[in-house]
Amino acid sequence: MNLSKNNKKVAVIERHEAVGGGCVHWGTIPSKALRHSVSRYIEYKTNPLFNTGDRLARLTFPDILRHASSVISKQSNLRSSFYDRNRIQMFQGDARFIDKHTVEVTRQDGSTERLTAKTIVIATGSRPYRPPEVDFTHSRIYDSDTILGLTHDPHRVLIYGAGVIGCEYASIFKGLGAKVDLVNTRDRLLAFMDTEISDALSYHFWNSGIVIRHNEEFDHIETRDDCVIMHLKSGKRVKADCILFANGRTGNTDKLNLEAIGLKPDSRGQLKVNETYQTEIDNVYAVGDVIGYPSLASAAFDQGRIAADAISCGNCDEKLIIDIPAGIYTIPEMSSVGKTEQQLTAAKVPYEVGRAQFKHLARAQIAGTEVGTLKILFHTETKEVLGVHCFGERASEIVHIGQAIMEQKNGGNNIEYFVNTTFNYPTMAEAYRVAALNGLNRLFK
Ligand SMILES: Cc1cc2nc3c(=O)[nH]c(=O)nc-3n(C[C@H](O)[C@H](O)[C@H](O)COP(=O)(O)OP(=O)(O)OC[C@H]3O[C@@H](n4cnc5c(N)ncnc54)[C@H](O)[C@@H]3O)c2cc1C
Ligand SMILES: NC(=O)c1ccc[n+]([C@@H]2O[C@H](COP(=O)([O-])OP(=O)(O)OC[C@H]3O[C@@H](n4cnc5c(N)ncnc54)[C@H](O)[C@@H]3O)[C@@H](O)[C@H]2O)c1
Repeated sequence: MNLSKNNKKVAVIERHEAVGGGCVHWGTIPSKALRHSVSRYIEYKTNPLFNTGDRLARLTFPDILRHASSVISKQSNLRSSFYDRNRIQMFQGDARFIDKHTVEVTRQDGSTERLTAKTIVIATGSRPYRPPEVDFTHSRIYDSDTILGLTHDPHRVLIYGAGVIGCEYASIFKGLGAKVDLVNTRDRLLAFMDTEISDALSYHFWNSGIVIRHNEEFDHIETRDDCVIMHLKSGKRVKADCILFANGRTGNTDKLNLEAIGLKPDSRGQLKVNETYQTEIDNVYAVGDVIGYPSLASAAFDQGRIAADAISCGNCDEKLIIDIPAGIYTIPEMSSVGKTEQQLTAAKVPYEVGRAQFKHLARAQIAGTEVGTLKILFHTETKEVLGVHCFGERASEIVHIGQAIMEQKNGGNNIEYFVNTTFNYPTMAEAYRVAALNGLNRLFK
């Protein structure tokens, strides 16, 4: 879109008929739509206003998938209409390089067409990593793409991999009432988050009955007619109706014939780029999941825009922000931006903590979203906000208020802003005033 707005002639090649990529069809959008339905279902079941003691209709995974499908098609159609309006030509088929200016598109019927361009951007995304020894054609074994084709209502789900995808799906299945085993290959959940926040998630998972097994690795899988059993290297066996593998992703570079242009991806199929997303080949750029970290739709939008500026103008002053926020749509939700307490402690930065508990906020009491906390980390001398960490409903929205202040230059980033301003009342945003006062009160006079 940015290239087209800069008067460049643009063609997009997409393997699938509908545009939107993994983000719209198999990743961000479906998982968030599923999560939204489940959290409303939980609210409905627990709110005494609706739960009158009568038996409530049970919601199943196929039920909530139907709602997600309608959001997926709305998103995809919207994107198609943007392309049409901006005269961006779509070519449906599989793309592969012939040389550094030529790409061959193979259509579904096997026919081919060659397109040439001055500049080519690789935005082929990623796919779930599939351990080679696991049979993903088995009807009880899924990854995060194929789980969207689940037609039955499993009672017991085993999730292998407790990264972001594993934790989000653990919340979804638990919310629907399934028994969930979450097998983690690492020693704690989401170690990149502030420890207090990831501990809060562990506690809530434990409290809701999710069984987390840390430091485990699978040895092999045994399939039976009525179940599937994962044998772990520790000797444990875990039985389930189905297994969801969520242990990382691989960049979609293997089908691009990159040898033809002399580009070599790393062992995870990812490409190396510079600050403007140019690869080692000067007219070939790469953005999104195919370049690895942070592997987020949020960052991919900006990377695409920055690359397009660099292509149009020959350079680009705009850079991707360093503090990319994390929004993790577990139940409860979590979000953070900036440094964690662990990072500040390791770097010996003098900081203080300001906290607000959601249970003390009028808005949270009204909405029945009392589980949660907002934590602001700030420099004890300059009062600069260094990190914002939030746990609880709407955390991924709330964190952006703190982010806006953190981004201010020339002394504008100061925790006192939250004390010196007036917040709408009652709001969740008010948590910033409560947390700021709490933190400032801890400073020695
Ligand atoms: C379950 C899940 C939940 C997620 N949740 C979030 C979230 O909440 N927030 C967030 O920010 N991110 C989230 N992500 C990550 C996000 O979806 C990705 O970062 C984002 O989709 C990356 O965009 P992309 O354009 O690089 O790739 P994609 O969205 O994967 O798009 C790549 C496109 O390229 C096409 N393609 C590939 N190879 C070829 C070829 N050879 N020829 C033609 N076409 C080709 C594919 O068909 C696809 O349409 C989630 C991911 C998953 C899997
Ligand atoms: N709310 C969100 O922002 C959100 C939600 C879901 C997914 N995502 C994105 O999707 C990505 C994937 O999430 P995930 O939970 O599957 O994985 P993850 O990146 O958390 O990794 C899970 C485990 O798999 C391993 N692994 C990763 N890639 C591998 C590979 N190619 N080969 C072998 N092992 C590998 C990792 O080392 C880790 O132990 C995340 O990086 C995240 O950016 C974001």
